[in-house]
Amino acid sequence: MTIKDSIYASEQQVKDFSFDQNVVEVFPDMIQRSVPGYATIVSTMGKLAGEYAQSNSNLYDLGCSLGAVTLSMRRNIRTDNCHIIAVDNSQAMVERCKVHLQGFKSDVPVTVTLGDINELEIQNASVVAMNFTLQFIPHAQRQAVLAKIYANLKPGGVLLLSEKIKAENEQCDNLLIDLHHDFKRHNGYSELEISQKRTAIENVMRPDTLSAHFTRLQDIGFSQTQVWYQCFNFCSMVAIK
Ligand SMILES: Nc1ncnc2c1ncn2[C@@H]1O[C@H](C[S@+](CC[C@H]([NH3+])C(=O)[O-])CC(=O)[O-])[C@@H](O)[C@H]1O
Ligand SMILES: O=C(O)C(=O)Cc1ccccc1
Repeated sequence: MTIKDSIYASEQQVKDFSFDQNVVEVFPDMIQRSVPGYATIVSTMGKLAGEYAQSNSNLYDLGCSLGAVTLSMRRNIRTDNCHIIAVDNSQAMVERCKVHLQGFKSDVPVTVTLGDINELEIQNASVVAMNFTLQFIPHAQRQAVLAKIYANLKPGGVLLLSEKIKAENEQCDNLLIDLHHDFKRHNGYSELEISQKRTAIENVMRPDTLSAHFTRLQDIGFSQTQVWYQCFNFCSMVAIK
């Protein structure tokens, strides 16, 4: 049973957004009603993981929340001896993720770990998924996180990166923001909910432009970078080593 997200329904002194127990309880509903194309993105990331998973390698789901991408990758793996490592720095998320994954059977081993991506050791990776996670990592640390991923990806390995993006200029950015807010309205969020959530995330979730993403990925050394999904200011990319 999914519980409806009503976290910002009543007028409140808005605090910085955090992935606490209250968010965990409503997260499937929140993300589904807030991110255009979320279900398509998750299922396609699983398909891509199936294409790029190499035998005897690790697949990472960084910022796994309740494990949606882990489950989708696991459903699509056809190669031998793959191990999925799902990581999140929210204890509430990790605990619920473990319970959630127990509800599904598979031969592919999964380790769910509480930890900060900044400190995580990445080893022998063929696929690294970051589905709307990099945007929560402070700007100053993004280059180092992505360089660490690149360094520990096998040749031919991929980074699957989804992000909320900022448009290249203010006029276009406002256009994308308006379209996204319309999407949220259409999904039942009130003006108060939209505005209070916007305030809650503005100090903790900082989007980059698509050109900033591509420049950084190319500077790090990724040989191919490609957008495969965009709706409004939500975008999914693949970067190949
Ligand atoms: N430094 C960090 N280290 C580890 N985890 C982090 C860090 N910073 C944030 N997180 C975690 O990244 C996740 C981002 S949500 C991902 C959705 C999921 N991928 C999904 O496909 O359902 C995106 C969203 O809600 O917009 C949260 O669970 C944070 O605790
Ligand atoms: O809700 C929003 O406005 C978003 O940008 C997406 C989102 C989804 C879940 C947690 C934080 C942000």
